[in-house]
Amino acid sequence: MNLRIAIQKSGRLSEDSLRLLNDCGISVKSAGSKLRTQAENFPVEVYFLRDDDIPQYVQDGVADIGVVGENVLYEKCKNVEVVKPLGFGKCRLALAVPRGVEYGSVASLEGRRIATSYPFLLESFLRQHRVEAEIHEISGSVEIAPGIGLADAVCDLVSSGSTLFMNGLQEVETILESQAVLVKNTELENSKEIILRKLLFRIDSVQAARRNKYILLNAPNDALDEIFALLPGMKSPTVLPLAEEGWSSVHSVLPEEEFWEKIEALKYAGAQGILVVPIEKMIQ
Ligand SMILES: Nc1ncnc2c1ncn2[C@@H]1O[C@H](COP(=O)(O)OP(=O)(O)OP(=O)(O)O)[C@@H](O)[C@H]1O
Ligand SMILES: O=P(O)(O)OC[C@H]1O[C@H](OP(=O)(O)OP(=O)(O)O)[C@H](O)[C@@H]1O
Ligand SMILES: [Mg+2]
Repeated sequence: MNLRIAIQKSGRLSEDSLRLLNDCGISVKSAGSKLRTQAENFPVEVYFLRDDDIPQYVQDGVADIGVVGENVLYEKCKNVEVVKPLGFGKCRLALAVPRGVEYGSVASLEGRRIATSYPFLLESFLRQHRVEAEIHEISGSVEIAPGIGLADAVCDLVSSGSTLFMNGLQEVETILESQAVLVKNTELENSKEIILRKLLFRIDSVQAARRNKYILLNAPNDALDEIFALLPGMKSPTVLPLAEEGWSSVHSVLPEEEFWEKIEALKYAGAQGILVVPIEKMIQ
């Protein structure tokens, strides 16, 4: 029995989806022209698909689980269960107008033409703001639309903002913040639930490892209390005596987001020779 997982064949989510599976110890090679592949060492079969089709396939049970952006998931309105945010493919669905156009509020879009690949999400947003506009659905290169006279505004995905900038547009409203999520069919059979639980356990340990760093440092013994307070670690720090009298080596785990702030405080407390090492897996 295999768990069938759908991931994007080639695009913004492909590399991170494959890396996640590989970091979970599931050996899968990238798609190539083979659109279905069996993992070598885990009961998973991977389907490589267009991202737009993934919600439908998971809803219908053609695939059991899938990796897809929230933007596509909520646009398609399919009945699937979101299991877990995956922390990659981060972007936002935003409205943009040509630079130089004065924009007061959503109301200024009344009666305007808006180009988008996300007609459902755009319409819901406009309805919520009681604005009526003409929605032009196009499937890609949306940012070109105002420049060629096809629309007055666009509603598309933004991450760095460079595509908007290069096309003379300015972002004016955020409609949805999005990232890749793991979704599942709502009626998975028991044997597949068991495989999914194993996969989720691995994903949790990979995500925890990515969020944390292993830190080693040397410190004079009279600074240890202050250093322990800064580095509580998973249970408590490991302390080993150095060959030099009055000094210890302290090992601990530090969340990535606290890293720079804590490093400064550790140095101030007397820590020296600080090493920071990536963690491969972390089980709490
Ligand atoms: N600039 C970006 N930065 C980060 N994530 C993005 C960005 N653009 C898109 N994404 C996320 O990646 C997903 C896939 O984007 P991509 O551009 O590869 O889609 P696509 O062209 O529709 O691909 P497909 O051929 O599979 O239909 C998007 O639905 C979104 O969730
Ligand atoms: O804000 P930015 O960092 O510039 O990213 C935004 C662009 O990225 C996505 O397109 P992508 O490059 O994936 O091409 P596609 O639309 O052809 O899939 C999206 O549709 C935007 O055009
Ligand atoms: Mg697509």
